[in-house]
Amino acid sequence: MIKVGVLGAHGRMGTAVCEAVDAAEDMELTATVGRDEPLEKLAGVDVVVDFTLPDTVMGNLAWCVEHSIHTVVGVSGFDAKRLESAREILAADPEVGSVIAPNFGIGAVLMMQFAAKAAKHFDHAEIIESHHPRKVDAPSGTAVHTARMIAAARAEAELPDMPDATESDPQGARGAEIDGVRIHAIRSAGYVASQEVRFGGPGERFTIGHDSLDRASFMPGVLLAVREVVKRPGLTVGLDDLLD
Ligand SMILES: NC(=O)C1=CN([C@@H]2O[C@H](COP(=O)(O)OP(=O)(O)OC[C@H]3O[C@@H](n4cnc5c(N)ncnc54)[C@H](OP(=O)(O)O)[C@@H]3O)[C@@H](O)[C@H]2O)C=CC1
Ligand SMILES: O=C(O)C1=N[C@H](C(=O)O)C[C@H](O)C1
Repeated sequence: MIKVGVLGAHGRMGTAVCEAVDAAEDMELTATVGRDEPLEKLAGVDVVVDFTLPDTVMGNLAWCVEHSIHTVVGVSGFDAKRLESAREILAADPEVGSVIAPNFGIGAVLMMQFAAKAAKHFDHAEIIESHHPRKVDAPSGTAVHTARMIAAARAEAELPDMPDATESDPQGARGAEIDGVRIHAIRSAGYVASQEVRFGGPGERFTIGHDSLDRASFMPGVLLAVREVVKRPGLTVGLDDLLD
């Protein structure tokens, strides 16, 4: 049995993770921690699943590594700098593992992989992400990760910058730009998490899309990461290696 602790246990994702861990035959939900509760409640667990918020996640990770506890982290906002800090924190105990994934939905992981595969074949690629209106960060971690994957694929294929004649955009209508890839964020009732990647080339459009309609969509990925992280010391970013 893998002893699991959940951080952010009373949030939208934390609640779903507690139910999924409880239902898994090879896991035991040993500790749940909400805001203002002591991390010491997690002492003795094998794996901590963290679905708190970006301002607390690095402190949580440091505490877990200090106590030789593996982590599965779903909190968004892990840019390159944060990932480097996470690597430094993990270096303190080479036997401890952490899986940090921008999206635990299996379909979302595939959507990102397919987008990276398509990227080198089209002149243009733009991302539209849509989320529930209680999401606190924009653009989503998934969209940022996808933009980076697309940019890396374009660079490898030696594609030039995307043609765009825009000269004036005082209101930011062309969206955020990550590594040269535009992201447009929608916040609306009716969504959990959706993303479309739209590609354009001479005479054609190509769209790849994924919709999480319920937080249940993230649970198989979270449980997979809990099972795998105990065998993978150091930092694993994304679910790609675990699915392979
Ligand atoms: N990787 C993935 O697949 C997914 C990632 N996410 C990400 O996960 C994060 C959480 O999302 P979501 O569940 O929707 O957000 P919620 O706001 O519903 O949940 C966050 C929870 O963490 C609690 N919390 C805040 N600080 C602490 C702390 N120091 N210790 C313990 N608990 C704390 C909050 O308490 P309080 O309510 O009192 O503030 C809240 O209950 C976000 O960053 C989101 O982007 C979401 C879905 C999927
Ligand atoms: O806040 C959310 O809900 C989600 N956050 C993650 C992100 O920022 O990409 C994953 C998913 O999109 C849901």
